[in-house]
Amino acid sequence: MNAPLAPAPAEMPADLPPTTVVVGHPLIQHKLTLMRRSRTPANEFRLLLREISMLLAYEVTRDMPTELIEIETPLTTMQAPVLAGKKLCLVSVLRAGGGILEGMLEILPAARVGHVGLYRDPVSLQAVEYYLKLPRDISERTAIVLDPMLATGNSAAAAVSEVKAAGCQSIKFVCLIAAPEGLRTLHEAHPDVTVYTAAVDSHLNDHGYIVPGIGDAGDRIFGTK
Ligand SMILES: O=P(O)(O)OC[C@H]1O[C@H](OP(=O)(O)OP(=O)(O)O)[C@H](O)[C@@H]1O
Ligand SMILES: O=c1cc[nH]c(=O)[nH]1
Ligand SMILES: [Mg+2]
Repeated sequence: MNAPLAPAPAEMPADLPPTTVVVGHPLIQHKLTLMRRSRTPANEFRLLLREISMLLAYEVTRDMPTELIEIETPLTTMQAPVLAGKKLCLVSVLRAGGGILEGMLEILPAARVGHVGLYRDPVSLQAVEYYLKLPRDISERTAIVLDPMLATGNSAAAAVSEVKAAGCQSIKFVCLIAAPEGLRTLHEAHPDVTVYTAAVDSHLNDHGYIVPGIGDAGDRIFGTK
């Protein structure tokens, strides 16, 4: 019998939407623990996020189709696999999505990139959009929407809605930490979107922050607090 990649944290809620993929790889879990520490400085935080993003890229692309082409090695010809099917578009939710985008682009250098600028109103916790730029051919691509934090889920749902409004029908969402509330909200709004996350934390506090979480992802990446 195969052992699980990493033990599930004891407090992981059992009733997660079926579209949730928790990437429990020990390397990711170790690096995430370093990121959570409040004394980890911005430069280390950014580097760890970049490294985890590369590992998440591996998981989110696991089902990408391949086809065989004929190539010549120095010894002979052979049928060898290459990526086939829809090309990718990475969609970064500003600001903090940029931290994941960097690592993903290392693994997926040919991907197109879109940006959705959103901030969360601190009182209503609703997402407020201030920027949108998506590739023209996004309807022909699989979009991977990137944001480290899925808290209430309002920002993720709004970003996915914009990608859908641009005609894209194949969408995945990648984050670092999700709250159960956010997973449920995103699933209700967009049941067709699979969420890849390194962790599902306990709950949201009264200000909509994920507990135990990592704090404000944008501020920790850019050192703005
Ligand atoms: O699930 P939600 O409740 O919508 O919260 C998550 C959002 O909050 C953070 O962004 P923030 O609004 O802090 O903007 P920033 O990236 O510019 O700091 C985070 O990067 C998400 O976009
Ligand atoms: O915990 C949280 C919630 C929303 N946004 C963040 O950056 N962190
Ligand atoms: Mg922020």
